[in-house]
Amino acid sequence: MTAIRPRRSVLYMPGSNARALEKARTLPCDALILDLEDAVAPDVKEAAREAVCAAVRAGGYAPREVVIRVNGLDTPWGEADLAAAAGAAPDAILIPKVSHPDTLVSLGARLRRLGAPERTRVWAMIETPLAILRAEAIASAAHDVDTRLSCLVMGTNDLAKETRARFVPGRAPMLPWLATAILAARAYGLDILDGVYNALSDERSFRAECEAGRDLGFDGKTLIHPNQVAAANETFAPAPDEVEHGRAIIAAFEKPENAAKGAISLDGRMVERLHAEMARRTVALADAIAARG
Ligand SMILES: CC(C)(COP(=O)(O)OP(=O)(O)OC[C@H]1O[C@@H](n2cnc3c(N)ncnc32)[C@H](O)[C@@H]1OP(=O)(O)O)[C@@H](O)C(=O)NCCC(=O)NCCSC(=O)C[C@H](O)C(=O)O
Ligand SMILES: [Mg+2]
Repeated sequence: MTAIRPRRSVLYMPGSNARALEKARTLPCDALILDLEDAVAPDVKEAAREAVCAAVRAGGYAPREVVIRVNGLDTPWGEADLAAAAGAAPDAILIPKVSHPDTLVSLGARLRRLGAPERTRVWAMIETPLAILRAEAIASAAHDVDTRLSCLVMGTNDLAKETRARFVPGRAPMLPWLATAILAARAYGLDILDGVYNALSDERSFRAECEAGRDLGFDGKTLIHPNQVAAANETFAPAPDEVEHGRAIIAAFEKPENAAKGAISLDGRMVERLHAEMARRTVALADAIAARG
């Protein structure tokens, strides 16, 4: 199994907000998205680019992953953002409004030419109607190693804008799109993150949306405020009883008497080797979270 990176809580912050860039070094989130796109007004795009790249170069964010969201590559700022972000060498560069796999083709080679180290990955926002309709084709870009694609990120605000779907409790209008994107991500071995929840002070409904996202299969949730980090960390971490049960499944299949068995009975339930595989992932994720301290 490849090493698991917890991505329970992935916090956006405007690249133009110096206080947020500083505060991020102390927040208990798994990853940060330093935004140059929609959270930054046109007049301050260049200043935000400089501030974000300087902050990434200065460091101090580990163990959090650091991601720079550039402006769309077809906007007046996109190419300069990409060049500057590549030079700053974040963990990933997030491309907004990807509607076609062609946007990602050869991105790896371009990043290499721009000086980005191999470890700098590409994340893609799924936030347009065309992205949902082409989710499988976009995710399949991960098969072309030169795209460096490793994670999809739902952009539910843009999806609401483009489709006129409403945000309602339970998100019924969006569920088919969320599920489609999750299937596409999993089919090509990608991580996938749920969209943001805009009502900053509604902790109860935020937690309910985290739980629903986790149950759908998301790896974590994108966030807009530090007060959302704790609930996301809790919800997307395996529960202690899940980890304990996972360890019991692994141990049961390691017993000599079960060596030749594909299915066994454990605590009154049928357990197959696929459950042992799932359990190994759960335990590895719990261990990776514990290692963060
Ligand atoms: C929403 C906010 C504008 C609210 O800001 P503010 O009123 O300043 O909040 P607080 O006074 O409660 O802040 C308390 C302290 O926390 C710091 N803070 C606030 N937000 C962040 C943050 N995101 N990251 C880091 N630190 C943050 C404040 O500086 C205060 O610190 P201190 O001075 O020490 O007390 C604001 O939260 C905000 O800007 N949020 C992020 C907005 C954003 O990035 N939006 C773009 C992404 S959402 C999106 O569009 C996804 C996708 O594309 C889609 O289409 O769906
Ligand atoms: Mg968006």
